[in-house]
Amino acid sequence: MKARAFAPAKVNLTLHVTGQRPDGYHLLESLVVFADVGDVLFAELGTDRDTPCLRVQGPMAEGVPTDARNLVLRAAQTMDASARFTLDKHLPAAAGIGGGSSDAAAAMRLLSDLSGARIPSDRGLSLGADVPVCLLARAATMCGIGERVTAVDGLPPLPAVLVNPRVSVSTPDVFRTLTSKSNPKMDTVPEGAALQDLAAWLETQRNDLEAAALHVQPVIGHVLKALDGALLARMSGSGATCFGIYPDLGAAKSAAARISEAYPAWWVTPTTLR
Ligand SMILES: C[C@@](CO)(OP(=O)(O)O)[C@H](O)COP(=O)(O)OP(=O)(O)OC[C@H]1O[C@@H](n2ccc(N)nc2=O)[C@H](O)[C@@H]1O
Ligand SMILES: Nc1ncnc2c1ncn2[C@@H]1O[C@H](COP(=O)(O)OP(=O)(O)O)[C@@H](O)[C@H]1O
Repeated sequence: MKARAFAPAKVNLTLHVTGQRPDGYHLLESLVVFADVGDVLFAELGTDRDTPCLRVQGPMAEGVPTDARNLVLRAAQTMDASARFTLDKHLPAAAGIGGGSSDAAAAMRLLSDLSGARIPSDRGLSLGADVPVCLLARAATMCGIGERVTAVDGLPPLPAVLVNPRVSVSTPDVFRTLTSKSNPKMDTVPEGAALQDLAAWLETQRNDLEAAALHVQPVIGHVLKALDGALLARMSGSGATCFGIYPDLGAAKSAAARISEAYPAWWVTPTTLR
């Protein structure tokens, strides 16, 4: 049997770092949404004795590991399940949009559907702090180090542009560069707010990793500048991908075309975030 799952890009609309645990992991408060662009994962069940295997193809396949380091295979391993996977990679890696985590979540869903294997009780947290929210794959707040995920209702669809300058950013490097580890909490999300009001609220919140990521990869400053004119422009996760929110999809598409023309080497995509 063969099956397919979509692994959408994750976007942190806010990302507040509010403390640090004794083991070094940072306490986060984040409002997370998902794009309609992402990777596509195919799985075909082998026999129980087959070792899981993976082929990675597509426009962003270069440099993505195909061995046991890949989060798809690590997800299969934690579920003690086997399949032949093909990953169609469309999201840039190490980009702050949770590509690997979303692929791991897609693998868990597929294995559960195809073979009845149980999704681990930690919802994939041991694979990565972003995996539990990617398993939900809808608007949510994420707290703790990523283990406390609560669905958020009543957000308007957000017309947006995602821009990545094609430099990878290591998440541990950004956390290591962070100077202020105990920042104010995220305010209560205004569920039911209209687009303009939500953008105005987001402007009062933060991504506390932005300054550290800018230090690691100064080009992020150019990306944010290129998104000038958006209702809100901000970095997602530990970067380098930034998003701009626009009043409608037409405006987002025009902005994407303009940025692509000015920076042909960058990854630029209009999308709707939900
Ligand atoms: C920063 C965020 C925000 O959503 O996104 P990305 O930039 O990765 O997309 C996530 O918390 C990242 O999640 P994920 O990429 O799954 O992280 P992990 O593999 O668990 O952790 C990579 C490394 O980041 C640091 N880390 C991660 C999460 C966290 N709450 N505190 C940390 O200090 C640790 O040094 C850890 O070893
Ligand atoms: N399926 C996958 N797709 C992309 N990268 C992966 C995958 N599995 C493991 N990796 C490794 O994880 C690292 C972080 O990738 P990714 O999850 O895309 O970043 P981020 O956490 O910044 O969103 C990559 O540099 C890559 O070596």
